[in-house]
Amino acid sequence: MESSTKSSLSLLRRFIGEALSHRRTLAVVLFSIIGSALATLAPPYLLSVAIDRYILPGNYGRFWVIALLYLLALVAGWFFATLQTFYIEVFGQKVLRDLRARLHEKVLRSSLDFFKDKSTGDLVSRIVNDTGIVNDVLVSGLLGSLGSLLSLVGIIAAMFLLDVKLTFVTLASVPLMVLVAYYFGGKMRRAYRETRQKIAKISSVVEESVAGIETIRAFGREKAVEGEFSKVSRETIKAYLRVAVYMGLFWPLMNITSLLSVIIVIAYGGYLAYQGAVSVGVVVAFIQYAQRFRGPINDVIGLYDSLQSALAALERIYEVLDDENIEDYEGVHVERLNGEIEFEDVWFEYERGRPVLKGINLQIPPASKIAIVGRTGAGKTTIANLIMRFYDPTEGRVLYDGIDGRRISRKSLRRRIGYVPQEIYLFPGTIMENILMANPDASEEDVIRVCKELGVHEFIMRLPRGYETSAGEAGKLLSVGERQLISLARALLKDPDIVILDEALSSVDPKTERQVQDAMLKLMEGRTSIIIAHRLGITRFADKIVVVEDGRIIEEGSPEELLKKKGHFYKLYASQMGEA
Ligand SMILES: Nc1ncnc2c1ncn2[C@@H]1O[C@H](COP(=O)(O)OP(=O)(O)OP(=O)(O)O)[C@@H](O)[C@H]1O
Repeated sequence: MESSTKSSLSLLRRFIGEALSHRRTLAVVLFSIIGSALATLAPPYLLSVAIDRYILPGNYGRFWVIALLYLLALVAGWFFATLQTFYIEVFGQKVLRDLRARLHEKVLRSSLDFFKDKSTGDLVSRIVNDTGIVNDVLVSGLLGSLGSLLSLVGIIAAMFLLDVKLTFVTLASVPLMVLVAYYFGGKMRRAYRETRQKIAKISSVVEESVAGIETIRAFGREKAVEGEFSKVSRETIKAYLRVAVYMGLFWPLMNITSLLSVIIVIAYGGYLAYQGAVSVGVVVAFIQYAQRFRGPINDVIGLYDSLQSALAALERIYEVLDDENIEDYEGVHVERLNGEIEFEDVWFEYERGRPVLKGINLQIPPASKIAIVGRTGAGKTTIANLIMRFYDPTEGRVLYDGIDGRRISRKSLRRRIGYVPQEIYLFPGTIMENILMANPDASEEDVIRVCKELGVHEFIMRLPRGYETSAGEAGKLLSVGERQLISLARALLKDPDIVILDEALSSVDPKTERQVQDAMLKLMEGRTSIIIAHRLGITRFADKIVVVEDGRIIEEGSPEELLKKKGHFYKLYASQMGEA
């Protein structure tokens, strides 16, 4: 417990340290907070002076000075409050922007290990929601409470200066106020937090309904999903009503306790005034000060209440920021590669103690075509991942033209490799932009040339707006095969030295299949090519086939050799042909 308090404190200290980089904005915030606290102190005091010196003695000669000062205090209060609200937001948004930018950059720069145990939703929530909570509580809340504390201290100090005895009596109701703010306010805030969770739940049900619409229809799950939705809806209503109940209880109770202190002041202060121990003006000032407690007390306790959730959010944020699985871009810059690749006793594990590749030795000469085959989960994609340097070997080396991959900068290496992954991702934007992104130096003419070369041009031209069709729209229009053709065009635009084709599992119609195959062969021409072959038909174009099983190479040779040998490859081939 103690150590967790300590680590919370150090998290908070670190956060504040980082936020202090916006010193100038913070200075404006502090200035406005102090001004605002002072401005709220003045009116009750001025009122007491007005009553004692001018109103009661019936001396209105210089009354206007007090009236003017009162007005000035009100205007100053308004000015500082506005300044405070605005600059707290400015400061908060700057802190928020920094945090989000750092988190986003971190995600882009992280090695793939980083993503293993984090879902998309989890990361999005950390970058969007957790930073929001931190801003609400640790920036707006903390600074707001600082202002409240200042006001409280100021009010108490002013009261002490006016009358010590009356101050103690007035403060008698403060514990009650704290109790109400803590107990009922706490219930209200918890209920409010619950409404937010319920709203998030509603949006996730809607999201899942849209994303899984086909599956829902196919399995006739409409009623069940509807049922779940109305259940969550009911829970949301309940949560909101609970908030309404607690709000309805809390604020009037707070007002009553506040009035209680006013009554005490009137009774006791009145008695003192009657005895001539204090002036009427001072009693009036106390009445006004007594009413100013409840807001600040509620603010400070509210902050204390939400601190725990904000610290938890902060912890989740720093967990991402401190993750050390970063891709470094150090190393030798390569302009071109001959395309020779060698695996030298490569072992690899995603999770410690569970090797996925177990001593791979593989020679891939420049411009040769290698097909990697094997059962699902054998480790084929992992081999491609290592060539791309998404990961580095746990043991052993991958050499490019005889240079250890670890010594080559990832960026320059990847620039020389055309990678066609199994899952093709099209970014928001047009088809043209999606292909162009492969090569920042290429022009639109290059894209068209490449597409013509691969035989993709005709089908793109058949889309509603040709190359300008948006990818989102195209996502719905394009078949798997067509998406693959776009991905092939993307790879060719890079004019790579090495090509990796993780050929998609899904079957496409024979005509598209032939088109895809032709495009693949075109892309592979004259380039070192690694084909992860899920369908074995393509292997006949390979110079060498490598059969992988359980992380080891169990057979390799030319297609003819392996078929003649009737070994592992032959069995795989026969079983696939049998299926077909
Ligand atoms: N990111 C990862 N984290 C942990 N284990 C992984 C990860 N990716 C793959 N694996 C595991 O490594 C093994 C090899 O996976 P790999 O994707 O290389 O197989 P594959 O031969 O390409 O299979 P498929 O034909 O299904 O694509 C599998 O057991 C898989 O569960």
